[in-house]
Amino acid sequence: MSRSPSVPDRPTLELDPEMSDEERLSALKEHFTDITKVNQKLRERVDAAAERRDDLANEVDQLQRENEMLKTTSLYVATVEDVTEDGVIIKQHGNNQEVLTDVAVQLREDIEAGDRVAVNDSFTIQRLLDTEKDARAQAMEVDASPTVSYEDIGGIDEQIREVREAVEEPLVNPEQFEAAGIEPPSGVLLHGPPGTGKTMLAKAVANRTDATFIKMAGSELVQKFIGEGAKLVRDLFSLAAEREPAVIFIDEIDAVASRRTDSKTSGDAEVQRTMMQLLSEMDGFEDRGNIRIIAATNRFDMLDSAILRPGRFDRLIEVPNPTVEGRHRILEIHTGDMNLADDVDFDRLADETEGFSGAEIESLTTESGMFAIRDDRSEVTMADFEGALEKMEAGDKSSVPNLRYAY
Ligand SMILES: Nc1ncnc2c1ncn2[C@@H]1O[C@H](COP(=O)(O)OP(=O)(O)OP(=O)(O)O)[C@@H](O)[C@H]1O
Repeated sequence: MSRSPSVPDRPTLELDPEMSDEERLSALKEHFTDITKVNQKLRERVDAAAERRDDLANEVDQLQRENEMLKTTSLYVATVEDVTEDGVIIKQHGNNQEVLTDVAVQLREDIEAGDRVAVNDSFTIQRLLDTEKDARAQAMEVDASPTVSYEDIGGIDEQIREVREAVEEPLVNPEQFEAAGIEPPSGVLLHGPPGTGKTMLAKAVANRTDATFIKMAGSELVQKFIGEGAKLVRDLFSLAAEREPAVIFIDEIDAVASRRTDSKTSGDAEVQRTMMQLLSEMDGFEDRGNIRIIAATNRFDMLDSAILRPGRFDRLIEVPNPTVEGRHRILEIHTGDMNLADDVDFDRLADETEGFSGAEIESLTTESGMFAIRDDRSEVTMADFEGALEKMEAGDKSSVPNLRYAY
Protein backbone atom coordinates (compact mmCIF):
# COMPACT_ATOMS: atom_id res chain seq x y z
CA MET A 1 0.00 0.00 0.00
CA SER A 2 1.53 3.40 -0.95
CA ARG A 3 1.87 5.97 1.78
CA SER A 4 -0.36 9.00 1.49
CA PRO A 5 1.75 12.01 0.42
CA SER A 6 0.21 14.15 3.13
CA VAL A 7 1.54 11.93 5.92
CA PRO A 8 4.28 14.09 7.53
CA ASP A 9 7.85 12.78 7.19
CA ARG A 10 9.58 11.31 10.17
CA PRO A 11 12.05 13.96 11.48
CA THR A 12 15.72 12.91 11.39
CA LEU A 13 18.32 13.55 14.05
CA GLU A 14 21.89 14.23 12.97
CA LEU A 15 24.50 14.25 15.66
CA ASP A 16 28.11 15.08 14.79
CA PRO A 17 30.75 13.35 17.06
CA GLU A 18 32.59 16.70 17.02
CA MET A 19 29.63 18.46 18.69
CA SER A 20 29.96 19.85 22.14
CA ASP A 21 27.56 18.62 24.85
CA GLU A 22 25.69 21.89 24.63
CA GLU A 23 25.25 21.59 20.83
CA ARG A 24 24.09 17.96 21.25
CA LEU A 25 21.52 18.96 23.85
CA SER A 26 20.15 21.75 21.65
CA ALA A 27 19.93 19.36 18.60
CA LEU A 28 18.10 16.78 20.74
CA LYS A 29 15.66 19.45 22.01
CA GLU A 30 14.95 20.56 18.41
CA HIS A 31 14.41 16.94 17.38
CA PHE A 32 12.03 16.41 20.28
CA THR A 33 9.98 19.48 19.24
CA ASP A 34 9.81 18.19 15.62
CA ILE A 35 8.65 14.76 16.75
CA THR A 36 5.99 16.28 19.03
CA LYS A 37 4.61 18.35 16.09
CA VAL A 38 4.46 15.31 13.78
CA ASN A 39 2.82 13.31 16.55
CA GLN A 40 0.20 16.03 16.97
CA LYS A 41 -0.53 16.09 13.23
CA LEU A 42 -0.89 12.32 13.12
CA ARG A 43 -3.25 12.35 16.13
CA GLU A 44 -5.45 14.93 14.38
CA ARG A 45 -5.59 12.71 11.30
CA VAL A 46 -6.53 9.66 13.37
CA ASP A 47 -9.32 11.65 15.08
CA ALA A 48 -10.69 12.89 11.72
CA ALA A 49 -10.62 9.36 10.32
CA ALA A 50 -12.44 7.99 13.38
CA GLU A 51 -15.11 10.69 13.01
CA ARG A 52 -15.56 9.90 9.32
CA ARG A 53 -15.78 6.17 10.13
CA ASP A 54 -18.57 6.85 12.67
CA ASP A 55 -20.47 8.99 10.13
CA LEU A 56 -20.25 6.27 7.51
CA ALA A 57 -21.33 3.60 10.00
CA ASN A 58 -24.40 5.71 10.89
CA GLU A 59 -25.24 6.17 7.24
CA VAL A 60 -24.95 2.43 6.57
CA ASP A 61 -27.15 1.78 9.59
CA GLN A 62 -29.85 4.18 8.42
CA LEU A 63 -29.83 2.81 4.85
CA GLN A 64 -30.10 -0.72 6.22
CA ARG A 65 -33.07 0.28 8.36
CA GLU A 66 -34.78 2.00 5.42
CA ASN A 67 -34.08 -1.00 3.24
CA GLU A 68 -35.57 -3.38 5.81
CA MET A 69 -38.60 -1.16 6.18
CA LEU A 70 -39.17 -1.08 2.42
CA LYS A 71 -38.86 -4.83 2.25
CA THR A 72 -41.11 -5.73 5.15
CA THR A 73 -43.99 -3.29 5.52
CA SER A 74 -47.07 -2.58 3.46
CA LEU A 75 -47.25 1.02 2.41
CA TYR A 76 -50.22 3.39 2.27
CA VAL A 77 -50.88 5.87 -0.50
CA ALA A 78 -51.06 9.61 0.12
CA THR A 79 -50.86 12.88 -1.80
CA VAL A 80 -48.31 15.58 -0.97
CA GLU A 81 -50.14 18.80 -0.12
CA ASP A 82 -47.24 21.07 0.75
CA VAL A 83 -43.48 20.93 1.29
CA THR A 84 -42.57 23.18 4.23
CA GLU A 85 -39.48 23.93 6.32
CA ASP A 86 -40.93 21.79 9.10
CA GLY A 87 -41.59 18.77 6.90
CA VAL A 88 -44.00 17.57 4.28
CA ILE A 89 -47.79 17.77 4.67
CA ILE A 90 -49.53 14.75 3.18
CA LYS A 91 -53.16 13.69 2.91
CA GLN A 92 -53.86 9.98 3.16
CA HIS A 93 -56.13 8.39 0.57
CA GLY A 94 -59.22 6.73 1.96
CA ASN A 95 -59.55 8.62 5.24
CA ASN A 96 -58.33 12.07 4.05
CA GLN A 97 -56.32 12.52 7.24
CA GLU A 98 -53.68 15.27 6.98
CA VAL A 99 -50.27 14.57 8.49
CA LEU A 100 -47.02 16.54 8.85
CA THR A 101 -44.29 14.06 8.13
CA ASP A 102 -40.71 13.41 7.07
CA VAL A 103 -39.11 12.08 3.88
CA ALA A 104 -36.53 9.31 3.42
CA VAL A 105 -33.15 11.01 2.78
CA GLN A 106 -32.73 9.83 -0.79
CA LEU A 107 -36.12 11.33 -1.81
CA ARG A 108 -35.78 14.73 -0.17
CA GLU A 109 -34.91 16.61 -3.37
CA ASP A 110 -37.61 14.98 -5.51
CA ILE A 111 -40.82 15.59 -3.57
CA GLU A 112 -43.23 18.36 -4.63
CA ALA A 113 -46.83 19.30 -3.84
CA GLY A 114 -49.27 17.19 -5.85
CA ASP A 115 -47.06 14.08 -5.96
CA ARG A 116 -48.58 10.71 -5.05
CA VAL A 117 -46.40 8.94 -2.54
CA ALA A 118 -46.26 5.72 -0.54
CA VAL A 119 -45.95 6.15 3.23
CA ASN A 120 -45.18 3.62 5.94
CA ASP A 121 -46.96 3.05 9.28
CA SER A 122 -45.26 6.10 10.79
CA PHE A 123 -46.23 8.15 7.72
CA THR A 124 -42.63 8.62 6.54
CA ILE A 125 -42.57 9.00 2.77
CA GLN A 126 -40.86 5.95 1.29
CA ARG A 127 -41.54 6.13 -2.42
CA LEU A 128 -42.69 8.45 -5.13
CA LEU A 129 -45.40 6.72 -7.17
CA ASP A 130 -45.72 6.91 -10.90
CA THR A 131 -49.00 7.90 -12.53
CA GLU A 132 -50.06 4.38 -13.36
CA LYS A 133 -49.97 3.20 -9.76
CA ASP A 134 -51.62 6.47 -8.99
CA ALA A 135 -54.83 5.81 -10.97
CA ARG A 136 -54.99 2.33 -9.49
CA ALA A 137 -54.63 3.69 -5.98
CA GLN A 138 -57.20 6.40 -6.56
CA ALA A 139 -59.77 4.14 -8.17
CA MET A 140 -59.65 1.53 -5.45
CA GLU A 141 -60.23 1.74 -1.75
CA VAL A 142 -58.15 -0.95 -0.10
CA ASP A 143 -58.75 -1.79 3.54
CA ALA A 144 -56.58 -4.60 4.88
CA SER A 145 -58.70 -4.96 8.01
CA PRO A 146 -62.12 -3.30 7.99
CA THR A 147 -63.67 -2.82 11.41
CA VAL A 148 -67.41 -3.09 10.60
CA SER A 149 -69.02 -6.17 12.13
CA TYR A 150 -72.42 -7.81 11.61
CA GLU A 151 -73.59 -6.44 14.96
CA ASP A 152 -73.20 -2.89 13.59
CA ILE A 153 -75.81 -3.56 10.92
CA GLY A 154 -79.45 -3.36 11.96
CA GLY A 155 -82.68 -4.66 10.46
CA ILE A 156 -81.31 -6.87 7.69
CA ASP A 157 -80.66 -10.13 9.52
CA GLU A 158 -81.98 -12.28 6.71
CA GLN A 159 -79.68 -10.53 4.19
CA ILE A 160 -76.73 -10.98 6.56
CA ARG A 161 -77.54 -14.70 6.76
CA GLU A 162 -77.65 -14.98 2.96
CA VAL A 163 -74.39 -13.09 2.46
CA ARG A 164 -72.67 -15.22 5.10
CA GLU A 165 -73.83 -18.35 3.34
CA ALA A 166 -72.84 -17.19 -0.15
CA VAL A 167 -69.61 -15.32 0.62
CA GLU A 168 -68.34 -16.12 4.09
CA GLU A 169 -68.81 -19.89 4.04
CA PRO A 170 -66.87 -20.49 0.78
CA LEU A 171 -64.00 -18.40 2.16
CA VAL A 172 -63.93 -20.08 5.55
CA ASN A 173 -64.86 -23.66 4.55
CA PRO A 174 -63.89 -24.19 0.91
CA GLU A 175 -63.42 -27.95 1.59
CA GLN A 176 -67.07 -28.27 2.54
CA PHE A 177 -68.16 -27.04 -0.89
CA GLU A 178 -65.61 -29.26 -2.59
CA ALA A 179 -66.70 -32.32 -0.61
CA ALA A 180 -70.34 -31.68 -1.46
CA GLY A 181 -69.40 -31.19 -5.10
CA ILE A 182 -71.06 -27.80 -5.44
CA GLU A 183 -69.70 -24.55 -6.77
CA PRO A 184 -70.26 -21.63 -4.41
CA PRO A 185 -72.14 -18.71 -5.99
CA SER A 186 -69.79 -16.74 -8.25
CA GLY A 187 -70.79 -13.22 -7.45
CA VAL A 188 -73.36 -11.77 -5.09
CA LEU A 189 -75.38 -8.74 -6.15
CA LEU A 190 -76.87 -6.58 -3.41
CA HIS A 191 -79.63 -4.33 -4.68
CA GLY A 192 -81.82 -1.81 -2.95
CA PRO A 193 -82.16 1.89 -2.14
CA PRO A 194 -79.11 3.93 -1.11
CA GLY A 195 -77.90 3.93 2.48
CA THR A 196 -79.33 0.58 3.55
CA GLY A 197 -76.07 -1.06 4.59
CA LYS A 198 -74.84 -2.76 1.39
CA THR A 199 -71.28 -1.45 1.74
CA MET A 200 -71.33 -2.26 5.45
CA LEU A 201 -72.32 -5.84 4.67
CA ALA A 202 -69.42 -6.30 2.26
CA LYS A 203 -67.00 -4.82 4.81
CA ALA A 204 -68.37 -6.99 7.61
CA VAL A 205 -67.78 -10.16 5.57
CA ALA A 206 -64.20 -9.08 4.87
CA ASN A 207 -63.73 -8.37 8.58
CA ARG A 208 -65.19 -11.70 9.66
CA THR A 209 -63.00 -13.66 7.21
CA ASP A 210 -59.82 -11.61 7.78
CA ALA A 211 -59.90 -10.73 4.09
CA THR A 212 -58.69 -7.54 2.45
CA PHE A 213 -61.61 -5.35 1.36
CA ILE A 214 -61.09 -3.84 -2.11
CA LYS A 215 -63.74 -1.42 -3.32
CA MET A 216 -64.15 0.10 -6.74
CA ALA A 217 -66.99 2.46 -7.64
CA GLY A 218 -68.53 1.95 -11.08
CA SER A 219 -69.43 5.62 -11.41
CA GLU A 220 -65.81 6.69 -10.90
CA LEU A 221 -64.63 4.25 -13.54
CA VAL A 222 -66.73 5.98 -16.16
CA GLN A 223 -66.57 9.59 -14.92
CA LYS A 224 -63.10 10.00 -13.46
CA PHE A 225 -60.84 7.45 -15.12
CA ILE A 226 -62.02 7.87 -18.68
CA GLY A 227 -60.19 5.54 -21.03
CA GLU A 228 -58.79 3.47 -18.19
CA GLY A 229 -61.90 1.51 -17.11
CA ALA A 230 -61.03 -1.85 -18.68
CA LYS A 231 -57.46 -1.69 -17.44
CA LEU A 232 -58.55 -0.76 -13.91
CA VAL A 233 -60.96 -3.71 -13.84
CA ARG A 234 -58.03 -5.97 -14.80
CA ASP A 235 -55.93 -4.35 -12.08
CA LEU A 236 -58.74 -4.84 -9.56
CA PHE A 237 -58.72 -8.60 -10.05
CA SER A 238 -54.95 -8.88 -10.08
CA LEU A 239 -54.69 -6.84 -6.90
CA ALA A 240 -57.23 -9.17 -5.26
CA ALA A 241 -55.13 -12.16 -6.35
CA GLU A 242 -52.06 -10.54 -4.77
CA ARG A 243 -53.91 -9.84 -1.55
CA GLU A 244 -56.05 -12.97 -1.11
CA PRO A 245 -58.10 -13.69 0.89
CA ALA A 246 -59.93 -10.71 -0.53
CA VAL A 247 -63.47 -9.41 -0.93
CA ILE A 248 -63.92 -7.34 -4.10
CA PHE A 249 -66.77 -4.85 -3.75
CA ILE A 250 -67.98 -3.14 -6.92
CA ASP A 251 -70.32 -0.33 -5.90
CA GLU A 252 -72.76 1.23 -8.38
CA ILE A 253 -72.19 -1.57 -10.84
CA ASP A 254 -75.04 -0.14 -12.98
CA ALA A 255 -72.63 2.59 -14.14
CA VAL A 256 -70.66 0.01 -16.13
CA ALA A 257 -73.35 -2.63 -16.65
CA SER A 258 -76.50 -0.87 -17.82
CA ARG A 259 -78.83 -2.27 -20.44
CA ARG A 260 -77.72 -1.24 -23.91
CA THR A 261 -81.09 0.38 -24.60
CA ASP A 262 -80.18 3.13 -22.17
CA SER A 263 -79.56 6.04 -24.48
CA LYS A 264 -77.03 7.68 -22.16
CA THR A 265 -74.63 4.78 -22.25
CA SER A 266 -75.56 2.66 -25.25
CA GLY A 267 -73.23 4.49 -27.59
CA ASP A 268 -70.42 4.67 -25.15
CA ALA A 269 -67.80 2.24 -26.38
CA GLU A 270 -65.61 2.88 -23.35
CA VAL A 271 -68.35 1.81 -20.91
CA GLN A 272 -68.98 -1.28 -23.04
CA ARG A 273 -65.29 -2.16 -23.00
CA THR A 274 -65.19 -1.82 -19.22
CA MET A 275 -68.22 -4.09 -18.84
CA MET A 276 -66.79 -6.68 -21.26
CA GLN A 277 -63.59 -6.72 -19.24
CA LEU A 278 -65.56 -7.27 -16.05
CA LEU A 279 -67.51 -10.14 -17.63
CA SER A 280 -64.36 -11.74 -18.96
CA GLU A 281 -62.61 -11.45 -15.57
CA MET A 282 -65.58 -13.17 -13.95
CA ASP A 283 -65.79 -15.88 -16.61
CA GLY A 284 -62.07 -16.57 -16.58
CA PHE A 285 -61.99 -16.63 -12.85
CA GLU A 286 -63.12 -20.20 -12.34
CA ASP A 287 -60.68 -21.22 -9.67
CA ARG A 288 -61.34 -18.14 -7.67
CA GLY A 289 -59.55 -19.43 -4.59
CA ASN A 290 -59.83 -17.07 -1.72
CA ILE A 291 -61.47 -14.20 -3.57
CA ARG A 292 -65.19 -13.38 -3.45
CA ILE A 293 -67.02 -10.73 -5.44
CA ILE A 294 -69.88 -8.58 -4.18
CA ALA A 295 -71.50 -5.86 -6.28
CA ALA A 296 -74.14 -3.33 -5.32
CA THR A 297 -76.67 -1.24 -7.20
CA ASN A 298 -79.51 1.15 -6.52
CA ARG A 299 -80.73 0.64 -10.10
CA PHE A 300 -81.45 -3.04 -10.45
CA ASP A 301 -84.01 -2.27 -13.17
CA MET A 302 -81.26 -0.82 -15.38
CA LEU A 303 -78.88 -3.78 -15.32
CA ASP A 304 -77.84 -5.61 -18.46
CA SER A 305 -78.98 -9.20 -18.09
CA ALA A 306 -75.53 -10.37 -19.27
CA ILE A 307 -74.19 -9.50 -15.85
CA LEU A 308 -76.76 -11.72 -14.13
CA ARG A 309 -76.07 -14.94 -16.06
CA PRO A 310 -75.01 -18.09 -14.18
CA GLY A 311 -71.35 -17.95 -13.28
CA ARG A 312 -71.50 -14.17 -12.97
CA PHE A 313 -73.68 -12.32 -10.44
CA ASP A 314 -75.96 -15.27 -9.90
CA ARG A 315 -77.00 -14.67 -6.30
CA LEU A 316 -79.29 -11.67 -5.93
CA ILE A 317 -80.00 -10.26 -2.48
CA GLU A 318 -82.40 -7.38 -2.02
CA VAL A 319 -81.50 -4.97 0.78
CA PRO A 320 -84.64 -2.86 1.36
CA ASN A 321 -85.27 0.08 3.63
CA PRO A 322 -85.67 -1.13 7.21
CA THR A 323 -88.97 -2.21 8.77
CA VAL A 324 -90.16 -0.68 12.03
CA GLU A 325 -88.19 -3.27 14.03
CA GLY A 326 -85.14 -2.63 11.85
CA ARG A 327 -85.40 1.13 12.43
CA HIS A 328 -85.63 0.49 16.17
CA ARG A 329 -82.42 -1.58 16.05
CA ILE A 330 -80.58 0.98 13.87
CA LEU A 331 -81.60 3.75 16.32
CA GLU A 332 -80.10 1.67 19.13
CA ILE A 333 -76.89 1.06 17.17
CA HIS A 334 -76.31 4.71 16.30
CA THR A 335 -77.12 6.04 19.77
CA GLY A 336 -74.91 3.49 21.51
CA ASP A 337 -72.34 6.13 22.49
CA MET A 338 -74.82 8.99 23.03
CA ASN A 339 -75.87 10.35 26.37
CA LEU A 340 -79.65 9.89 26.09
CA ALA A 341 -82.31 11.33 28.41
CA ASP A 342 -84.85 8.89 29.92
CA ASP A 343 -87.67 10.31 27.83
CA VAL A 344 -86.18 9.18 24.50
CA ASP A 345 -88.71 6.72 23.10
CA PHE A 346 -87.30 4.47 20.35
CA ASP A 347 -90.70 2.80 19.72
CA ARG A 348 -92.20 6.15 18.82
CA LEU A 349 -89.18 7.25 16.78
CA ALA A 350 -89.18 3.95 14.87
CA ASP A 351 -92.85 4.60 14.01
CA GLU A 352 -92.19 8.17 12.99
CA THR A 353 -89.27 7.33 10.68
CA GLU A 354 -91.25 5.19 8.25
CA GLY A 355 -89.48 5.17 4.84
CA PHE A 356 -86.11 6.18 6.29
CA SER A 357 -82.98 4.30 5.24
CA GLY A 358 -80.29 3.27 7.72
CA ALA A 359 -78.12 6.19 6.59
CA GLU A 360 -81.02 8.62 7.20
CA ILE A 361 -81.59 7.24 10.68
CA GLU A 362 -77.90 7.75 11.36
CA SER A 363 -78.25 11.37 10.18
CA LEU A 364 -81.26 11.79 12.47
CA THR A 365 -79.25 10.69 15.53
CA THR A 366 -76.36 13.00 14.61
CA GLU A 367 -78.72 15.92 14.01
CA SER A 368 -80.45 15.33 17.39
CA GLY A 369 -77.04 15.44 19.06
CA MET A 370 -76.40 18.77 17.29
CA PHE A 371 -79.68 20.16 18.71
CA ALA A 372 -78.45 19.33 22.24
CA ILE A 373 -74.99 20.80 21.59
CA ARG A 374 -76.46 24.04 20.20
CA ASP A 375 -78.44 24.26 23.43
CA ASP A 376 -75.27 23.68 25.45
CA ARG A 377 -76.47 20.35 26.82
CA SER A 378 -74.66 17.02 26.84
CA GLU A 379 -77.85 14.99 27.29
CA VAL A 380 -79.95 14.37 24.18
CA THR A 381 -83.71 14.46 24.79
CA MET A 382 -86.80 13.28 22.93
CA ALA A 383 -87.46 16.93 22.02
CA ASP A 384 -84.08 17.01 20.23
CA PHE A 385 -85.05 13.95 18.19
CA GLU A 386 -88.45 15.49 17.37
CA GLY A 387 -86.74 18.76 16.36
CA ALA A 388 -84.27 16.92 14.13
CA LEU A 389 -87.06 14.89 12.58
CA GLU A 390 -89.08 18.01 11.87
CA LYS A 391 -86.05 19.65 10.31
CA MET A 392 -85.38 16.67 8.06
CA GLU A 393 -89.01 16.38 7.04
CA ALA A 394 -89.29 20.10 6.40
CA GLY A 395 -86.91 19.67 3.54
CA ASP A 396 -83.55 20.65 4.90
CA LYS A 397 -82.04 17.48 3.57
CA SER A 398 -78.51 18.61 2.95
CA SER A 399 -77.26 15.79 5.14
CA VAL A 400 -79.86 13.31 3.91
CA PRO A 401 -79.94 13.64 0.15
CA ASN A 402 -81.78 10.36 -0.41
CA LEU A 403 -84.89 10.95 1.68
CA ARG A 404 -87.23 11.03 -1.27
CA TYR A 405 -85.65 8.17 -3.16
CA ALA A 406 -88.31 5.83 -4.51
CA TYR A 407 -86.96 2.38 -5.07
N1 LIG B 1 -78.75 -1.34 8.26
C1 LIG B 1 -77.98 -0.41 8.83
N2 LIG B 1 -77.61 -0.52 10.12
C2 LIG B 1 -76.83 0.42 10.68
N3 LIG B 1 -76.36 1.51 10.04
C3 LIG B 1 -76.67 1.65 8.76
C4 LIG B 1 -77.49 0.70 8.07
N4 LIG B 1 -77.63 1.10 6.79
C5 LIG B 1 -76.93 2.23 6.68
N5 LIG B 1 -76.35 2.59 7.83
C6 LIG B 1 -75.51 3.78 8.06
O1 LIG B 1 -75.41 4.48 6.85
C7 LIG B 1 -74.07 4.54 6.37
C8 LIG B 1 -74.07 4.26 4.88
O2 LIG B 1 -74.41 2.90 4.66
P1 LIG B 1 -73.81 2.05 3.47
O3 LIG B 1 -72.69 2.79 2.83
O4 LIG B 1 -73.55 0.66 3.91
O5 LIG B 1 -75.06 2.05 2.49
P2 LIG B 1 -75.16 1.53 1.02
O6 LIG B 1 -76.37 0.69 0.98
O7 LIG B 1 -73.88 0.91 0.59
O8 LIG B 1 -75.43 2.88 0.27
P3 LIG B 1 -75.13 3.34 -1.23
O9 LIG B 1 -76.05 2.53 -2.08
O10 LIG B 1 -75.51 4.78 -1.18
O11 LIG B 1 -73.67 3.09 -1.48
C9 LIG B 1 -73.32 3.49 7.15
O12 LIG B 1 -71.98 3.88 7.36
C10 LIG B 1 -74.09 3.40 8.44
O13 LIG B 1 -73.62 4.35 9.36
